[in-house]
Amino acid sequence: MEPVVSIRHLNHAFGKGQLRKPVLKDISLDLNPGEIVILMGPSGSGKTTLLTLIGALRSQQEGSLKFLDQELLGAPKKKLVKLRQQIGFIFQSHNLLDCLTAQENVRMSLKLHKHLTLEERTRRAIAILESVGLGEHINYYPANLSGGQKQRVAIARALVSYPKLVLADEPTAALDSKTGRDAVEIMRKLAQEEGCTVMLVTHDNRILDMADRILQMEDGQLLPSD
Ligand SMILES: Nc1ncnc2c1ncn2[C@@H]1O[C@H](COP(=O)(O)OP(=O)(O)OP(=O)(O)O)[C@@H](O)[C@H]1O
Repeated sequence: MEPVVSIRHLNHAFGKGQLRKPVLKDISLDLNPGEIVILMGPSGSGKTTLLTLIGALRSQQEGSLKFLDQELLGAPKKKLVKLRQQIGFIFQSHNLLDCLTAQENVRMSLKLHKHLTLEERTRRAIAILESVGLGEHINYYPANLSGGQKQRVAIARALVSYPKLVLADEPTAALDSKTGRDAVEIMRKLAQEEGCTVMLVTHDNRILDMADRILQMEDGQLLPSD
């Protein structure tokens, strides 16, 4: 099977001239369909930078990065926007809109899918909120949900459009142990059902056993995995 993400000799640096600081050094990596990959490593080792490059959220400088067999390096903005729409993002702070209910927050991420009617978008938003255990809370505003519930809304929002790839940066950092594991379990279940690949950056040792593969990053390099 073709990898969902294929990276070869990726380098990235911040700053210019004497202040130039290499942050990613010669990264090569494949992410396969349906796998859950955890990326770990010390603070400042480059994990978030790698995640944002894979998500086409920052421009790539050197090396090859393919998403669904399409090269991101030098790709026009329009193409990057299109590719980005096929990726679900989950961040530490859930980034829900406070003025929208759970259902509206989830439904909003389907707005780009112009072929879906409002009824269809609503039906899918409700179905996925039910599958993350929030069927009773679809009309709640974020202010009236717990941290774990908000993160589950964020997971539902990332997965409702059936993305091929979900990128999550510290999704359990603000959650207690059980709620954090529950959130990852939901991600894993939905990912398996939809055959989507999940890459998760975390410092959270409590969820390591839930990954198919663990990658270690140190000083901008991926350590060889055993
Ligand atoms: N926009 C930026 N401009 C300059 N330097 C940056 C920028 N973003 C990140 N860096 C630097 O790049 C390095 C890697 O940062 P990155 O956020 O990728 O690390 P990380 O492994 O995700 O860290 P953490 O676990 O603390 O989130 C750090 O030294 C950071 O200071």
